[in-house]
Amino acid sequence: MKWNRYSIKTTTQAVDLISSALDDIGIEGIEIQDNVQLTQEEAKTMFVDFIPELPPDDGTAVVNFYIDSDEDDGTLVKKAEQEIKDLRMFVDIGEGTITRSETEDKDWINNWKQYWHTFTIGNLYIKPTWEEITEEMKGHPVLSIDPGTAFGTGSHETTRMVIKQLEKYVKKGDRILDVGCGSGILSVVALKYGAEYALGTDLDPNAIIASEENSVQNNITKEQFEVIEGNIIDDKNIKDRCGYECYDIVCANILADVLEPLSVNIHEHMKHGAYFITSGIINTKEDEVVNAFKKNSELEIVEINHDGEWVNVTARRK
Ligand SMILES: C[S@@+](CC[C@H](N)C(=O)[O-])C[C@H]1O[C@@H](n2cnc3c(N)ncnc32)[C@H](O)[C@@H]1O
Repeated sequence: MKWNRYSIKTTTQAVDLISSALDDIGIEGIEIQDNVQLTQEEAKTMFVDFIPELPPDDGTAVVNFYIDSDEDDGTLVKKAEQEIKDLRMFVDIGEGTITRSETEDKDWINNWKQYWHTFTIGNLYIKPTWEEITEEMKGHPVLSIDPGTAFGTGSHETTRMVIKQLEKYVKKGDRILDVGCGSGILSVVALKYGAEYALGTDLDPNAIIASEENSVQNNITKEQFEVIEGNIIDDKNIKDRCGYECYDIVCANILADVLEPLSVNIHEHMKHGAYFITSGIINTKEDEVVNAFKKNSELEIVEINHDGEWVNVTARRK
């Protein structure tokens, strides 16, 4: 699908009013470019770990919106021009010009698939669902994964580090809690390594769909792998549904800012001696996470591993 991109040159002051006016005339999915720094609070709610250094904020901004080229007969752009004219009476719009450009004709949702192919971690083969099982895979555990729009092809350093820990710590018959399951890859791996049951949680509805589909792809039954949408950190109902003192392994490949609050009460769901395998920690936040884990007297850190700029911390419930 080809999209026409329209860019409105304006001021940071006018961005909210313009966005809301575009929404009112039926334009969805706008994009704002400015040099306003994210606050620490905003970064947390957006699951952003790095706050990039921006040039100084000069008060200007660009609001981009997109219209399907097949449906773009000029009506919406005319309406947008009128809205901008009207808004000038209330706020400094700046230039207020609208320029048009075309985006590439790409299947943005599926384009990445050409770069992702079967790979191995230890003796485990991880293959996209659309690739065939080959002779060399025979006799090895093989995972078929399609993450859809969720995170979790297995090729990211953070996921790979958890998979290596699962290979090491999963025992036959284990029960796994997979917090932030994404595509469900870690649960599927743990089940392949002999776990009896896995429960995944995620905030993203697409992760729930992807996990269920990947479960089917790998011949895993609904009794073996369940997924629930919600936040185990602060939702009592989700905590109750996960259950208490019943997991042999909890894995969580999530950003440091989520792992820190998670580490406060996660032991409640773990059996004594169970492992808490975490990843998704950027090296600049390693000390912060380690200190957070140390504050929980129920946990002791047993391993810290690094892959590139990413860190895995594995702890154990005493
Ligand atoms: C980096 S992805 C990991 C996906 C997969 N587990 C893997 O290792 O490849 C992190 C996932 O955590 C989810 N997430 C973030 N905060 C969460 C929370 N508080 N509870 C559950 N899931 C959360 C995100 O939606 C995302 O799917």
